[in-house]
Amino acid sequence: MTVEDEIASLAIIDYEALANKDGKEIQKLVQACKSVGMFHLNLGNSRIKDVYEDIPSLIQAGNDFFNLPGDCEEKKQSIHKGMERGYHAAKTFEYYEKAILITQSNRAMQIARDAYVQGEWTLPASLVSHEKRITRTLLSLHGAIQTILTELCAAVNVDIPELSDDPSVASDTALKLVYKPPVQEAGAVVQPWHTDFGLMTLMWYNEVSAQIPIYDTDGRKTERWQAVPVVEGAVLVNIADELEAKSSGQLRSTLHRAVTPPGPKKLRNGMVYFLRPYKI
Ligand SMILES: O=C(O)CCC(=O)C(=O)O
Ligand SMILES: [Fe+2]
Repeated sequence: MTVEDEIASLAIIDYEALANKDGKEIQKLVQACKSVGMFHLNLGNSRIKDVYEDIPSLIQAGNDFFNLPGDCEEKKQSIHKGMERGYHAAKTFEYYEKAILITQSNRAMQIARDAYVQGEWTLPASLVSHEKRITRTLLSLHGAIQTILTELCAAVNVDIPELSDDPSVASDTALKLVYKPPVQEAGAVVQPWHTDFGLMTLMWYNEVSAQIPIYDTDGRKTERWQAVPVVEGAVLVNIADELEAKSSGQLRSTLHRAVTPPGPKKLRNGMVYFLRPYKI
């Protein structure tokens, strides 16, 4: 597995400027969404900058949960059969260490936004003391994604009645905590290339953890990949399939894949907020 050396050059959109309806910033956003469909959203000094303090604590609490034994009650109770929401441990590969068979997996925990904000989602014990943080993070990320979408859709004349994503109407909107044990070399693909369903996705990574294709000068995708850099104080945002469709292809649903971070083998963590007003 080779580590891709190229680094994507993505636009950095300032959230506060966008919230203040700054025309230049809106144009920058439109340009980013029409071309690659992915950009950084700078939250530093914005009205929701606290998420940058909350997220690492939530990641830590998530890791405490993920590190519990696979068959413990807390994990068992967090499995929601037949749904992407809840706890998942996908078996990815097995290897022997000192003659003992070790099974490694991607682990993820998705909190269903609708049920959570309506007080109908039971958090695992490891996360209960973080309830306020989770609520704050959910609301902040939701507010950010709404602001982006409102400005973007107005600028490209796309009307989406379900944009507000009313939590009392069934949706697939969710907050996901991502955990991957430190067993694969840097740059290993842990989720193959795909586009996201829904309207838009917002991601937080502390290290390079995603790649997008390199595009040629005509904007066509090549077979080569480039790393999506981490920008301090910013989250990563990408357009998803429903928004591409609703915009008649004006906005690009970004092809991307998830990879292990650079350097020596290490834990892979992330947080993802999926805005998915349409239940599938
Ligand atoms: O970071 C990850 O593990 C996957 C993020 C992603 O692209 C997705 O869940 O759609
Ligand atoms: Fe994705």
